[in-house]
Amino acid sequence: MNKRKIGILGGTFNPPHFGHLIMANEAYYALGLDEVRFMPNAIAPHKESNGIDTEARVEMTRLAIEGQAHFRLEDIEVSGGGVSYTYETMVKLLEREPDCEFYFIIGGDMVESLHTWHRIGELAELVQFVGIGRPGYIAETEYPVMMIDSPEMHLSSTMLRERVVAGKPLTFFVPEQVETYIRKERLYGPEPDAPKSQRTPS
Ligand SMILES: Nc1ncnc2c1ncn2[C@@H]1O[C@H](COP(=O)(O)OP(=O)(O)OP(=O)(O)O)[C@@H](O)[C@H]1O
Ligand SMILES: O=C(O)c1ccc[n+]([C@@H]2O[C@H](COP(=O)([O-])O)[C@@H](O)[C@H]2O)c1
Repeated sequence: MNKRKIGILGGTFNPPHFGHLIMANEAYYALGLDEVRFMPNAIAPHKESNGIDTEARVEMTRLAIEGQAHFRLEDIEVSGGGVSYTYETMVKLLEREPDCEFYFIIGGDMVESLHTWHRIGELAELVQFVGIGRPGYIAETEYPVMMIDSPEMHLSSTMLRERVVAGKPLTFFVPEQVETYIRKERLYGPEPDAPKSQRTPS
């Protein structure tokens, strides 16, 4: 029997943005995957937390993929808690779903960092890494990565958090429902200035 082909896009998703959705979709079509799961981590192995709680990141991820039948939320890391080492997660997923083969989707920055990942030699035997180029990274590694030909996107969660701090809109950078949630919960900073057409003359 053919195994189901499952893409996994692991991330901190603080917040999720169109770069994430585009890379997942590019991998889905290029590799003929059955689905792509967006998998928020609990504690990121190599990243400073900036105080946004896990619940908010999970909710934003859920909202970002809402209505896309080929995308799902994978909550295995957030429900387990602790530092989310991909090797440990993939061992659990393969035990739970032995009828699946997993394609772990990463950006060029992560491709370059693979040699620092926990038990990377063993992890590379468990999953097929799929790489998407990212501006500023050459995306080279000694580990097997299938690179996908996709337009590079100059977009990051860091840039979006900075835009909120600077009072700029997130329109066309994140799905509308994600921006609505960020504004409602007042994540990252203040509301943007009102558009010029809505300002009252002083
Ligand atoms: N613009 C992009 N191009 C290619 N890959 C990306 C892009 N944005 C994110 N990724 C990849 O998506 C995955 C999850 O990324 P993450 O949630 O950390 O977002 P990020 O934009 O890199 O966040 P931050 O700016 O906070 O570091 C990682 O593998 C990352 O390399
Ligand atoms: O297992 C590791 O050592 C490891 C090191 C760095 C990143 N990862 C995973 O790679 C994914 C993207 O990481 P990040 O930091 O960009 O959110 C996410 O699922 C992380 O848990 C995993």
